Amino acid sequence: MEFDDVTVRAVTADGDRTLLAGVSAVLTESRVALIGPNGSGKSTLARLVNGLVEPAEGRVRVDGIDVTEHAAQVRRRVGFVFSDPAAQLVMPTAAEDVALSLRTRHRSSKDRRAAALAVLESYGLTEVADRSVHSLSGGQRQLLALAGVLATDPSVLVADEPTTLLDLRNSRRIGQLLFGLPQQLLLVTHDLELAAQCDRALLVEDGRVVADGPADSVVDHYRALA
Ligand SMILES: Nc1ncnc2c1ncn2[C@@H]1O[C@H](COP(=O)(O)OP(=O)(O)OP(=O)(O)O)[C@@H](O)[C@H]1O
Repeated sequence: MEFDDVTVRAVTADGDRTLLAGVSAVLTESRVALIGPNGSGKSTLARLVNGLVEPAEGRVRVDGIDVTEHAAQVRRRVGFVFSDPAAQLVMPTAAEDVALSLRTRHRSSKDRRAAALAVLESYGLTEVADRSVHSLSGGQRQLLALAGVLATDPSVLVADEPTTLLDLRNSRRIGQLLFGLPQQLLLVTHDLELAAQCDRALLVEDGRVVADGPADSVVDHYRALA
């Protein structure tokens, strides 16, 4: 992932507002955390990676591919999970939701269902396959959202506060799962313990990256500021 002098602006009732100003970073580490105060621009930075937010200036690349010029190509490579899985669980049942993610890989609905059930089994979700997504617990829903995204085999996973709504046990479980993945992980989090386990962290404040380096030292720096 590469951010090259990226500025993001939004039009508001009070005029243009700069959400990110001149952010540059080449992220090659396997686990990268984005930390910083509420409203500092972490989600905006994360959302640039799959084109949910577009730069006003500068360039964003994933695997060397420009996100603005080749949006569809980049989106296929980037999986995205949010703190509230309800935002991405769109089908009535767990199995149907995963099957939807697999629609381009398996043409027949029978094959899709079989593949979806295999995915659910690998995440320990077999029991809930035919249950309404609304009846699942928060932890199960987040696991399902993650399973659906990972079923598409992205090369990069962007997770925006994926553990915020979870209890300690589920938050640890999702954390362990994220850290065990082969994909490069860009993790937006207020959980500084989780952030400190990353290889690198960027501290975002007021739309700028104000510290960047080994995660444990950036986290210590941020803690010292509080
Ligand atoms: N489309 C938009 N239009 C106007 N302002 C926006 C827009 N998107 C984000 N913002 C503002 O930009 C700032 C940065 O938002 P962002 O969601 O990136 O912060 P964050 O660091 O992820 O915050 P949090 O930790 O609270 O989730 C906030 O003040 C937010 O209100």
